[in-house]
Amino acid sequence: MLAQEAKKTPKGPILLVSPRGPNDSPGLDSQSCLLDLLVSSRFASRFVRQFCTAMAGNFKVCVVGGAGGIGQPLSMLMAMDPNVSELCVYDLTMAMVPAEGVAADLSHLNMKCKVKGYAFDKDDKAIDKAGDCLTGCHLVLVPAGVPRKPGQDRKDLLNINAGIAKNIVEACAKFCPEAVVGLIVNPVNSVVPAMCEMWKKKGLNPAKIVGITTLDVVRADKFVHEMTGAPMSDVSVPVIGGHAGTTILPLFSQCQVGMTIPADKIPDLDKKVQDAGTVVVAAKNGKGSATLSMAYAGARLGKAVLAGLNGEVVTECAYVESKITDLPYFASKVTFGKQGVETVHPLGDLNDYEQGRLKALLPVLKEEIEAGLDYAKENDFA
Ligand SMILES: NC(=O)c1ccc[n+]([C@@H]2O[C@H](COP(=O)([O-])OP(=O)(O)OC[C@H]3O[C@@H](n4cnc5c(N)ncnc54)[C@H](O)[C@@H]3O)[C@@H](O)[C@H]2O)c1
Ligand SMILES: O=C(O)C[C@H](O)C(=O)O
Repeated sequence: MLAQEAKKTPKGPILLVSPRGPNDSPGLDSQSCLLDLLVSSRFASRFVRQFCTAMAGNFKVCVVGGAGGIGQPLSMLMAMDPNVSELCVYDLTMAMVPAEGVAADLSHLNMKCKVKGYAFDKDDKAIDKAGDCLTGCHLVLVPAGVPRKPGQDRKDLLNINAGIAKNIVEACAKFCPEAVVGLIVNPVNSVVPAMCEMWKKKGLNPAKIVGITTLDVVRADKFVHEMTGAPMSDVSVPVIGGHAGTTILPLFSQCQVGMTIPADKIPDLDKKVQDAGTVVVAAKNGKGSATLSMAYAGARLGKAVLAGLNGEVVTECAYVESKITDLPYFASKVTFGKQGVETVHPLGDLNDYEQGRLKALLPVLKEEIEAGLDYAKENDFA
């Protein structure tokens, strides 16, 4: 059983649920009780705003690839987080929209956050140019990279996207080594091990490197809600493993609503979550992959990291360095805290179907991790 879990409310912000009592019975902690109470009482709304502002952090966030399909809406959602006081939109000069333009646009939101854009030439090395942008960052979100086209696997993107990720993460290692680096760029299964191993070779803390798999959780929750009609706020499906095909393993048995779904319907539902990215790629017909839902999911993860840095205890699934299986990288529930990844939680109980799926996915994920480890053997950060 987890020590703590975060709960999304229909009102948006992440509230803290638990710590669970000695009998593992769920209960609200006093801060979340207070917030829930305040939010639900109309007369107190002004006080809530003041209370929340007083409690908010002042973090600097950079979105790299911030003028791209994911990057623009992700930048907007991060600019709206009360914990963000400074947002850098970082992209290439050849981006569809200049990063400075995205920043100018976002700078008019009536939020406390200051927004600045930075554009670099394709051949620039971020480590030479991005000091002003990255220095002082607490969180760097990386949706920079090429999306796949119909017929491609995520792993077909490794050659090009590992080079893009390396350019950025090596600059983070130099200018903001204390920042949490959230990697959205595909193939997550290989890029995260590659970047994390090179990060460790520089003597840096692997708890800062986070592979963002939140979109799988968002999709699993949505599909369970659609199938059962249960309120969205009651649905929370952990998704473990990795972020490609069969390595995506939703644990419907660990969700109060998911566990009511008849066993004969689970394989199709499982496959629907695994294939959801490919469905979007096909529907966009060569013009990219999921962007808006990814921005939504990436912001959920980014906000969870910032809440953790701000002293709250927040749990989300993420793909990180891990010891909970025989593989060195794995997605599971992760608690974020002041240093980034604070606790990587064990898998909990899996039913027979999930155990069979886990056994089958391990060799597939192992091969994709090894591709990342090989990259890190052949490359170093400057
Ligand atoms: N983790 C996930 O769940 C998930 C979900 C969706 C997409 N993705 C991945 O996210 C990545 C981005 O997707 P997108 O649809 O936003 O693509 P996009 O092409 O719309 O945007 C990518 C942006 O990155 C920028 N960029 C490229 N190289 C850069 C560099 N060296 N430095 C700074 N910026 C750089 C581009 O100029 C562009 O603006 C893809 O690799 C995609 O596969 C991951
Ligand atoms: O499917 C893709 O290539 C993009 C992303 O990984 C997704 O799951 O939507």
